Amino acid sequence: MASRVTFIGAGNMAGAIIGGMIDSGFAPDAITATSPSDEMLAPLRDRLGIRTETDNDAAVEQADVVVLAVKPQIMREVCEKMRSAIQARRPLIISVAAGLPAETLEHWLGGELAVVRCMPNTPSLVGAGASGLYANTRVEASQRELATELMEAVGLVEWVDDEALLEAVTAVSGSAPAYFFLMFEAMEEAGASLGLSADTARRLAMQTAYGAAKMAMQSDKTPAELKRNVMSPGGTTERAIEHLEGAGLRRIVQDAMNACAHRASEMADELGKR
Ligand SMILES: NC(=O)C1=CN([C@@H]2O[C@H](COP(=O)(O)OP(=O)(O)OC[C@H]3O[C@@H](n4cnc5c(N)ncnc54)[C@H](O)[C@@H]3O)[C@@H](O)[C@H]2O)C=CC1
Ligand SMILES: O=C(O)[C@@H]1CCC=N1
Repeated sequence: MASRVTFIGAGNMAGAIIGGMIDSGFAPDAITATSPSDEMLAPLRDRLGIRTETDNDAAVEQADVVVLAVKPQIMREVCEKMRSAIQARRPLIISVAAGLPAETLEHWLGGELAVVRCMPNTPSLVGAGASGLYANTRVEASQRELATELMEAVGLVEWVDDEALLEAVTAVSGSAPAYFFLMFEAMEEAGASLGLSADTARRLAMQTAYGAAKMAMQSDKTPAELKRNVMSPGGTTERAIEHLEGAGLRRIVQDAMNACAHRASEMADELGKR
């Protein structure tokens, strides 16, 4: 892709997407990342060979795509400061910020801009991300393709037609790596209490999660069928699953995901006021 992509912000999420893009063949010198100090930028520059800049305005001057990857709480200030530079260039805007509506971002940046809102996740770093995307009405077909190409470089892309559905995407994939990391922590602790070394328990748990995900993705069976195939009647798995179901795992997951989606909507109310 010949497009020049500038990331405003060089933290966890920008670093994950940039790392995945480069692994999948994007030219490092077509990518620029910004941060107010060089401290965050030096590792990206040294490790990945991308361009870096501490001045956001200078970084958008040549950009075809500007990815907004700062914390939602400072987005307004960052956007309003960049307004003139963005209006002079009118690049495609892709925001990865949780909660902030496309219309609000467009307004903060001076209006009349093509905005794609994207909810990615950090496994983008290893090319196994899962992103939900929404486009405002100004986004042209070619820009939609560009956003798809960029995010497909780091994993799965699903478009939604209703912006509010990005809250559900946040619950299902944006925040969800953390649910699985919590599960790994719990399995490591439990494995260690059963006598394994913590390292062995961690490696076995992670490989099992990887294998289960890979198998479920390649199989034409449902997760429920695959689960039944592991559960011998009267056997060990049945005992564990009875315990998880009995303790209300489904309700816990539903409540956690409701809370996540609700927080995304609260953030839009708190931060998205124009
Ligand atoms: N971490 C995650 O798993 C996910 C994060 N997101 C979204 O990604 C965005 C960034 O989150 P993280 O990367 O986790 O945060 P982070 O704190 O790791 O990174 C934020 C970056 O913004 C930079 N920054 C601060 N002020 C700036 C300015 N004025 N100009 C340019 N850069 C500036 C900081 O130096 C830092 O590099 C947030 O809006 C978040 O909602 C979305 C999906 C997943
Ligand atoms: O926790 C957060 O707010 C961000 C958005 C999704 C994942 N991390």
